[in-house]
Amino acid sequence: MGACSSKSNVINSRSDSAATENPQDVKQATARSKEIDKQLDEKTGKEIKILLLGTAETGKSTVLKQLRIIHGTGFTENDIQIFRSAARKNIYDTIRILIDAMVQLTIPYGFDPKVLDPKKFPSGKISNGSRGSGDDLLAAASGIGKNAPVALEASRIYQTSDAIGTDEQVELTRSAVAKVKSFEVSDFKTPLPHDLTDVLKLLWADSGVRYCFSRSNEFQIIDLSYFMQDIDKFNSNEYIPTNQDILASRVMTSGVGETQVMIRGMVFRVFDVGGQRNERRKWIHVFDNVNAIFFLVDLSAFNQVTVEDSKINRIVESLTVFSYICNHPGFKKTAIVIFMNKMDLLKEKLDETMVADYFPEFRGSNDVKEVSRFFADKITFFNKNPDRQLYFHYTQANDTSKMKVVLATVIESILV
Ligand SMILES: Nc1nc2c(ncn2[C@@H]2O[C@H](COP(=O)(O)OP(=O)(O)OP(=O)(O)O)[C@@H](O)[C@H]2O)c(=O)[nH]1
Ligand SMILES: [Mg+2]
Repeated sequence: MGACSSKSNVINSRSDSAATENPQDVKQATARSKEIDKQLDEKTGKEIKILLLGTAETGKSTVLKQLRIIHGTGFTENDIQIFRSAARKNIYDTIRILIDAMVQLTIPYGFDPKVLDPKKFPSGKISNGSRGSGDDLLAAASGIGKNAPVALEASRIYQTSDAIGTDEQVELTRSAVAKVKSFEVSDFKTPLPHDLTDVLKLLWADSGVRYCFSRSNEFQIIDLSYFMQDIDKFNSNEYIPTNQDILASRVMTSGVGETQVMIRGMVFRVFDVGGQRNERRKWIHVFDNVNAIFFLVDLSAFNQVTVEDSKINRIVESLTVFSYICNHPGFKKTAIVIFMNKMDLLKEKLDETMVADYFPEFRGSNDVKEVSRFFADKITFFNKNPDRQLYFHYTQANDTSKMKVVLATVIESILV
């Protein structure tokens, strides 16, 4: 069993807050836990085996967290501690990655697209054809990437200096970067020291760093701005993660973990796996007697490349893995439910980024409906089994109320 196994370790069955030390809640949860164990042990109900599959960072573990929240098994004290540390690590890693990306993308600290003179940039190269504000420039930069005029301007300045501003600002920024780099944090169980969080905050507030973050599809970073907005709160000793925090946090899965939940008197054995390439060879160990596969695709990743190979588009990688799973002889009778995930991020991205720039064969309008249909058609194309029906759901895995509806429908379709 993995770290997230819920058997015997239920702390809380409420869905609004994961962490509680309230004795009454603990008592109720323990009673419920015992009840689940009893049912598991007696094996009274039918067992349903589910695999959460998909490439890295598509949201598999997030769906598992929702199953635990919605079906009342909650999180153990140990889990809460893991997620508390995860929030701190997410904050620290975000800045570490951005420091490297500033060099990689040649962006000087203090660089601010908003103060650039729009006259310097030909109107045709700025998004929507407008010559207007810094926001347009920022949008253009994030949309067009390293060849955008703003990006070229940043690089030109970078050739002279890696930081701009007054002498005092430059000095402050450089020493902040040096501080973060010199700080080797290996244990996030205790709060990060104040002198470190002060510089993390300073760097997150830097206009050059934020501009770098807006070009996040050009390097490998997960959007954890949720935690960056209130570093002091998430770092404090008193901080207890809520369910929302737990859903937002990122802990990469390694290996295969099993979690059991009771749904409608039946035991659901849910297996969560790591999605990175080197993790996938472990999947085979859980391929026997699978009732349903929840296959996760991150639709917002259409303009990103994989962590493992910077030449491979993330959705193309998803299609390759899907093709293998869908046509695997062991899964002939297995129901396959596709979670077209991160619809919220997809919607945001489509305002600035053209899908046709990454998938030239896409001729539709650049909106959520046509784009998701385009990718659903691609997925369907890889199903070579005429008897197989694919079930598509368009999801935002970190939203509990939306996932309640989706999971109810999915479970219904599995049980009939
Ligand atoms: N905005 C948004 N974020 C999401 C959504 N689903 C998941 N995330 C976030 O995406 C990140 C990665 O999600 P995980 O559930 O860890 O991904 P995974 O598929 O388990 O990744 P591996 O364990 O590496 O295979 C986390 O920070 C989640 O909070 C979504 O629908 N919208
Ligand atoms: Mg995971």
